[in-house]
Amino acid sequence: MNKPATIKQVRAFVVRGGGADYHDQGGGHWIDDHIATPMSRYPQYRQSRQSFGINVLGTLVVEIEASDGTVGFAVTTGGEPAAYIVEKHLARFLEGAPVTEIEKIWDQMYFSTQYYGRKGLVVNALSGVDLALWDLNGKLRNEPVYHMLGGAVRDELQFYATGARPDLAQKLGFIGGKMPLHHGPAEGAEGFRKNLEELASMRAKVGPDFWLMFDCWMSLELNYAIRLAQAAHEYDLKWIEEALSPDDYWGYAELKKQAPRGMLVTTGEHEATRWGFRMLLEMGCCDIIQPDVGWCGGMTELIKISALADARGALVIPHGSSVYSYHFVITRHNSPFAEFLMMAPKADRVVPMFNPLLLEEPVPVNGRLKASELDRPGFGVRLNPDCPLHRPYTH
Ligand SMILES: C[C@H](O)[C@H](O)CC(=O)C(=O)O
Ligand SMILES: [Mg+2]
Repeated sequence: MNKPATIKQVRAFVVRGGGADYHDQGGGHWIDDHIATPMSRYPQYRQSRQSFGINVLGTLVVEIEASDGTVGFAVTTGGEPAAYIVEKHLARFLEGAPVTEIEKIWDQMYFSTQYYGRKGLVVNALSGVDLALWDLNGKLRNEPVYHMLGGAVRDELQFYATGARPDLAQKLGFIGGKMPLHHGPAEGAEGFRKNLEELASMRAKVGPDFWLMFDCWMSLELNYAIRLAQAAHEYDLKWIEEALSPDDYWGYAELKKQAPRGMLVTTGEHEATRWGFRMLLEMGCCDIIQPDVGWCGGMTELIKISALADARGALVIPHGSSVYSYHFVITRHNSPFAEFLMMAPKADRVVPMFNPLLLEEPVPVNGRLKASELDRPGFGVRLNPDCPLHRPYTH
């Protein structure tokens, strides 16, 4: 038996402008146009999410080099502070270790940072390292990650689109469209009416069969969320997403009880680890969990989160995250479709989700992507040499 390669070096870089920090876009983009957020209660932060710093972190790129010179990499959100954590804290658990010790490395990264980590930035950094390790192992074995996860359970992925123009997403072949909610509770009855008018007008454009969803990005309080869900039922809203603060497990449990029959409650993109998702699942908070593999603890943790959900009959539809999700979704029965975030400024055409950072990033064609499109070693993408990487720390 050949001994596995060992890890020679871990490096962390930062890059600006799109990439994994998909909120880091230029002006005039639908993703920064008066979207309801928890900060919408302050009028000066209502029009633009960049105004309160949504894109302050930027993208983190983690590279892991093996003893034979093979390099695996992954991208996530976290920028310079995450780069610090990777270089100054996490790298020690990898360098010198066999590349195959994915579980042990995860455990050491998580428990060594637990006193200041558990969720958010630290788990983003850890997720980036974990994904880079899966990429490296795939490259060393000359296998796509989805083979290492057990293989495809279907021939192709099917996508819904997130963006401001579900009507155009329908024409592009997607199975549904998730719209940002534009007006939060601070905009009162008028805002509530405008939200419903947008839904009604979109329903009129797309007809009865196309899925329509609202992404509320943590902006509502329980009463508003229940009223919105009930009023939106008339327009056959398929699901209401991330209506409340990620910490309000009790509110989600109540929302799920009071949502109209047939309307799904979804959440979880800002939740992390098996312990966080266990709360959502055991408290009956939602029908679909939406872990982001770049934020929830990486692939190693997503496998565990998904198994918990499967045992409870819940679907796992990962949030965004491009190829890092695709390789997972294709391998799981309880992930029957995937999200595609429309990153074209007007949401009118398909561009790669992490544009311009990755080369060979596959995109849905007619709302679908063949499993064979993922048939390249690791996650099957390369860093675009035209995107300048900056390494702010070394160790
Ligand atoms: C559109 C949402 O506000 C957010 O930017 C993306 C998101 O939450 C999702 O794709 O889901
Ligand atoms: Mg969302």
